[in-house]
Amino acid sequence: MDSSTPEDEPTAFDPSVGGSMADRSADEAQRAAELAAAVDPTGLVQRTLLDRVGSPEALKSLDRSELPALCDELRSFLLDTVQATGGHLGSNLGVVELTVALHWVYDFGRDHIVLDTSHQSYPHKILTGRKDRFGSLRQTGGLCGFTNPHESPFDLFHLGHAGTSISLGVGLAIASASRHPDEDPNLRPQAVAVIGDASLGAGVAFEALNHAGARGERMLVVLNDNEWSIAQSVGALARYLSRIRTNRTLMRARQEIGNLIASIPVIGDKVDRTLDQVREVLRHAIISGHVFEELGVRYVGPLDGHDVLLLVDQLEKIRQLDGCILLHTLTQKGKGHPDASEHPERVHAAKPPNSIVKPAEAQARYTRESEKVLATAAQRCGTTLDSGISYTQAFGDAVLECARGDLRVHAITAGMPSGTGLGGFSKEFPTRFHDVGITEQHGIAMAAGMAKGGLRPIVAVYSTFLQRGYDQVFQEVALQELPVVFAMDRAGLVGQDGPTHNGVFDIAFQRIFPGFTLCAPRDATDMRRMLASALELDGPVGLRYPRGSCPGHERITESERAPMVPGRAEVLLDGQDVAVWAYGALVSEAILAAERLRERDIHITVVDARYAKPLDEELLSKHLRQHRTLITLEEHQRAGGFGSAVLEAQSRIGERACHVRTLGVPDAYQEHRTQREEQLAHCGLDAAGLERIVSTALRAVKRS
Ligand SMILES: Cc1ncc(C[n+]2csc(CCOP(=O)(O)OP(=O)(O)O)c2C)c(N)n1
Ligand SMILES: CC(=O)[C@@H](O)[C@H](O)COP(=O)(O)O
Ligand SMILES: [Mg+2]
Repeated sequence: MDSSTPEDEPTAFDPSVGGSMADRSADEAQRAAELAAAVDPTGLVQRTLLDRVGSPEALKSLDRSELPALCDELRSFLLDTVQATGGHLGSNLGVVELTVALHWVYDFGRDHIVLDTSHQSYPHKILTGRKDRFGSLRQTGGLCGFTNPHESPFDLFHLGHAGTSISLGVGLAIASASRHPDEDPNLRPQAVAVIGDASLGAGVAFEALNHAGARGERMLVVLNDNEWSIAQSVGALARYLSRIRTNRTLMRARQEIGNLIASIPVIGDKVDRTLDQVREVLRHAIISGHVFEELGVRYVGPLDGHDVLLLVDQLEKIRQLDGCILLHTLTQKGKGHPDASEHPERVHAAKPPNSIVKPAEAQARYTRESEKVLATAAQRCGTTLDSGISYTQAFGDAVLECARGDLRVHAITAGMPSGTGLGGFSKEFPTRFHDVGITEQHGIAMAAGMAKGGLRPIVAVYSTFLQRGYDQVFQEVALQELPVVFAMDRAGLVGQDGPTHNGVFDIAFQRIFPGFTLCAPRDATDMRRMLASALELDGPVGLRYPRGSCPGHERITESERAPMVPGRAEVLLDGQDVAVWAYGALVSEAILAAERLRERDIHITVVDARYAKPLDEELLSKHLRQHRTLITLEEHQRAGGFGSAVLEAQSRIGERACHVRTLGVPDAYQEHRTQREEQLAHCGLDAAGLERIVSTALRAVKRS
């Protein structure tokens, strides 16, 4: 039988699910409704104003004096719900007043709001009719943790990567001017971008300001400055904003003069033109230091971002102004949470308590895997399938070990020191640790410079955010054949964050560069060996591992394992019926499937492929000869991934009698689900899915 392409693969998942909220099954909708109802089962919490505000129109029907009380209710609602569901609590607690004020002054049925990254969109969701579903936030079938047009017309974009809101806003402003050429500019739909202090440091945000300032299109950029990224904001921009904040006297003077300036009409008769000149002179005398002003973006602020009435007041004035305005608001990340002052990083994202979010489906899956099956599988294959340390921690430990033995090893993160497991490294090697802020492009190009200079840089980055620096991966690193290691965390499905954060494209986009080595460890021991071996290579390396735990209690000792050599796979089980070549963390699922199949007297070969590039073509060729079916398994988009590499190799090698089936993420964006394991099961990438495919393949072989 000829090799199949990924497209004609029989699928164990439901291909209709993947992008649209409308496509959800009735079961999922039911679960979401139950979760939503679980938020306040007693119905005791009285939030009389919030209960009345089911839409932006309803908000506008409140009396202005009621807005502070509404904000209090909104904040207490967030504290109750998000601590139960998990989610970006700190960022949202900080933008309560800002969001209420924006919805009060603007009409986002007509005006356009873009929330940068959109992890701070919860108050916006609540004010736009989604309060009653809030208990389902980030759960399977429930509300998305980011803005999502499938969810509401008030969400213009599905975003999760930082820094692009101003560009999107400029585009919307251009569209508005172009589509309403004869309308009074005050009445045209207006664009508002809300961006955090750390996201403003992203290169793309500066590109947008550069353009917006020159064009002078009417739009508002709200800078929500809480001094924190996930960790503390870093860089010269953070220092600059801090100087503005701390110089309170100058701040007050600037604010008063700024108000005065804003109250002067801009264009008009002779008197107004004179005032215009006065205004410009004052502006330059008082606030000429502002980077934004120099770029042609009018700066207003800084304002207390928790004074909702002040914000409303200022926004009403700003709405009448021409040009690109930047409103600088000062807020506290996590405001209202007891940890906000001491530990803002802890409040960035609340972890859901297991009891509430463990979905029935995932629980069922875990109870199905009896301890006995796990233990015997483990014995045979040298590893147990219970949870060990996270892959992130395994990387954090491995990088420390490598750095202790080699002074040339430096670690780079783009604003994610703890998420990428570099906490220990930053403490032990502060001078060899570089948090460049949310600037992946810069971080990667800088790594290229460091490698050229004789260092061994490791860029620790979430797979999805590496995409931001793709051209630097190509030109500055790959084309120069430089030894930069990309340690790609969250490479695979990520559960609650969903499509913006699923890291399922990296094999495809790195595999095509000549000279790249691609590898994925199956467990913590191989993480250590693989990283050490990657640092020995002369070219770029992409090392990928998912959000999740390594298998616990490894039983194959290091000395018993096959050497870690690029292009060498490791055979874990020998069988005759079907060969499974698994890549990275999914090796565990292949082992578990093998064990279950063995109980049915079906014996499969399991290979830990280790390297997607170079592939072990010698072993592959042998297995293609020896098996009727060879299945590849990876936590990556099926198109272009490890399986595609195997198919391409088969077309070079020949051995076409073997039917190659590629299992990976189907050609659809995978929605958020409560657990990564649910997403794996949905895509047919768990042991049960593999077992099904093996059985189908064997039936097909028998028929042929
Ligand atoms: C391109 C990119 N890199 C990294 C991240 C991870 N990330 C998400 S939120 C965040 C911090 C954002 O800080 P800020 O913009 O100040 O917003 P805040 O959470 O403080 O409101 C980071 C680094 C991302 N979303 N996008
Ligand atoms: C908004 C954002 O990009 C991060 O906060 C992300 O949600 C972190 O997810 P992890 O929990 O996988 O670190
Ligand atoms: Mg911030």
